[in-house]
Amino acid sequence: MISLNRSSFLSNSGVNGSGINAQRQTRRPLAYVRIVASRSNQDQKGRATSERSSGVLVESTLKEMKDHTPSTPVGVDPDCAVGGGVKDVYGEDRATEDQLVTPWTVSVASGYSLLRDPHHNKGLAFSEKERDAHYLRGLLPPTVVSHDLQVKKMMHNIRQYQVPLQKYMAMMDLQEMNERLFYKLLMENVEELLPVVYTPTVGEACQKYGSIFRRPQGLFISLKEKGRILEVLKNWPERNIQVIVVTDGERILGLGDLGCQGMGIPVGKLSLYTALGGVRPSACLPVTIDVGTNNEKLLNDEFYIGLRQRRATGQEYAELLHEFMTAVKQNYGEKVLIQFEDFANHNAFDLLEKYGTTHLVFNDDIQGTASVVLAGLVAAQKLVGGTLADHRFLFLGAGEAGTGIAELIALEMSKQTGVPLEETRKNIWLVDSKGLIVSSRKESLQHFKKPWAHEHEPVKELVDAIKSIKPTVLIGTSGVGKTFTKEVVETVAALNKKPIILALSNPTSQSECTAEEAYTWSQGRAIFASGSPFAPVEYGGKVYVPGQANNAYIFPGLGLGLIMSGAIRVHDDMLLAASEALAAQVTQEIYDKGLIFPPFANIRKISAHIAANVAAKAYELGLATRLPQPDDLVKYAESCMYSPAYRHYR
Ligand SMILES: NC(=O)C1=CN([C@@H]2O[C@H](COP(=O)(O)OP(=O)(O)OC[C@H]3O[C@@H](n4cnc5c(N)ncnc54)[C@H](OP(=O)(O)O)[C@@H]3O)[C@@H](O)[C@H]2O)C=CC1
Ligand SMILES: CC(=O)C(=O)O
Ligand SMILES: [Mg+2]
Repeated sequence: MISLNRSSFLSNSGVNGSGINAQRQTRRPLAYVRIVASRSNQDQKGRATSERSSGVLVESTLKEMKDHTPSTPVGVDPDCAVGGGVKDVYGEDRATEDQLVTPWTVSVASGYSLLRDPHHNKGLAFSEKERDAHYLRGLLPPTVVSHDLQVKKMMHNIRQYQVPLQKYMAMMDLQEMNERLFYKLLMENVEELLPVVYTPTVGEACQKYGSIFRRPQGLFISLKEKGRILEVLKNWPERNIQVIVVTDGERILGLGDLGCQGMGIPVGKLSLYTALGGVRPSACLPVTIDVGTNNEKLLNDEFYIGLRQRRATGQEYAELLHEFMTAVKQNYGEKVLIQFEDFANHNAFDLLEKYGTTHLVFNDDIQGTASVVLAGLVAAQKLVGGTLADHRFLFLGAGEAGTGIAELIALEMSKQTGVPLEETRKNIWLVDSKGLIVSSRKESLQHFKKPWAHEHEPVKELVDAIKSIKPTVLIGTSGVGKTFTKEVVETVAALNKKPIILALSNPTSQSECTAEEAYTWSQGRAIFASGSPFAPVEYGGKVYVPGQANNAYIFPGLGLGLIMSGAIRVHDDMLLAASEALAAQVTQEIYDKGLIFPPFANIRKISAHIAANVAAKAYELGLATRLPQPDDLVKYAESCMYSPAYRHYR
């Protein structure tokens, strides 16, 4: 057992005595913490038990401990960097009184337990020396292989599966078996594996989550836990959490209410925080709030894993959410980032407004999506000429994504031109399930739609709205597949030499149209991107490569920028800064392919630039607490990023 036991180490060693005062004195460079080895198992709470032998040290961990300066904050993943409730990764005090009196231990098992510990397991990559030192002899076949060969083998295995859900399950199994191999695989094959761990396959995984559930990958907080959420948070094995992605499962992609089974979404989003944004895995916490589901199919499904009741609403819902938000701040401090994900719009806007002034929060569906789409539209100007202000925008879908994007476009146009926001909004039109949003509907509209109720006669059908508004940009955020019909696409294409068509709804089944439809019906003239990926399309002897307009471009870098600057609030200008950084990554070579987004293969570099821009904005706005500001924020962001390279144990 390699064990790192902060409280008992101090008392055992007799260095500082015991009790709260002694533990307060543990606020010192982590390099002083002794790591001891043991063959023993852990007790039920994961604390080291008996039979300690000395001298086993994680070499790179020790180095990281020595290098434990603000220049390596976010991605470093030494066992000790989780801080024991004493230090955060920046070496700052994060401990609450409660944490200080609660002894706990971080342990790295050896022997059979080591092979079953996903954070430290290296499988066949354990060296001969490691096998001797850590009681692994006989537990592994004799071959020692490299990390690279493991990646090659896993990719080979995953490619054998024909069914996407099988690939998803293989990836989840790998994450549970060998975390560093999972991330290396994902990072080195991001374009191939993104559709497996993220949209579209994650949608199917959520629909079947009850059947495929194997091990906890995040925290389930249900109405049963009301009054005890702080206690529940403490059950999570990691202490130094920096990002939480939370859903209540009511609007999972375009698939609707999946209740507790929405857990696949926070899990997937957070694996992208690590793979795409370099936030270390142990700092990420997926949470699903279970207040029931209105999905009759799930309520009647014997394999459903959530509360079997209809959704709590009103005060009961608000109280549970408030308890959660309060407990998070109490347990992890005010700099933990909370990303709201896939809430239904009747809660999403209110939660964002309520907690936006007290917590470090953003709503990915409203704000992350807005930032990525704005970047694509800014980049598209290189292909179509002109500026944003030259365009008329029409959305199908006026919910979180639609109105979120609309507002950020209007804001950017207002900044670019100096025209007041109320005026720039007039270039943007939205259609919801009842037709075009117009002033005569204003009284009955939800609050987030009201700014878009312009003067116009009522129009029911999208195609009629297109004929009347004459948009240059058509954006689908309806969550309903096949709504960009042949007639719709042809009508937009007839109005524009290069129509910009974005079918953002996820997963693939809900996409407003396919890439093939967009290119074919526009005779190859559309500048097209979709929320879920489509394969290249051949049309008229030419190959068209569709782009993917997904908030996955933004949230990992945005989150990294917020964390590395110690930001305490998210500001709209940070979304604009993220957008600007993403658009700047679109090179001439990418434009030459007709694309408006850079390839995901470059995402770590893109995320570093987004993070740097976001952090710079946080400093400029006085919202950053990590001082002094680093000179080169891009380099700093890169230096913060988690690497999945194996560590050496001796
Ligand atoms: N690519 C990306 O990065 C992202 C994609 N999305 C996708 O966007 C979609 C919508 O998400 P979100 O905005 O959060 O959902 P919301 O539920 O907030 O909004 C959906 C909107 O679509 C409207 N709508 C539904 N059916 C129709 C229809 N047949 N015709 C016209 N309008 C219709 C609704 O109308 P009404 O208001 O009248 O009910 C509502 O305004 C989802 O599929 C989601 O996966 C979301 C975030 C990011
Ligand atoms: C991508 C995303 O966040 C969604 O479809 O909800
Ligand atoms: Mg979402």
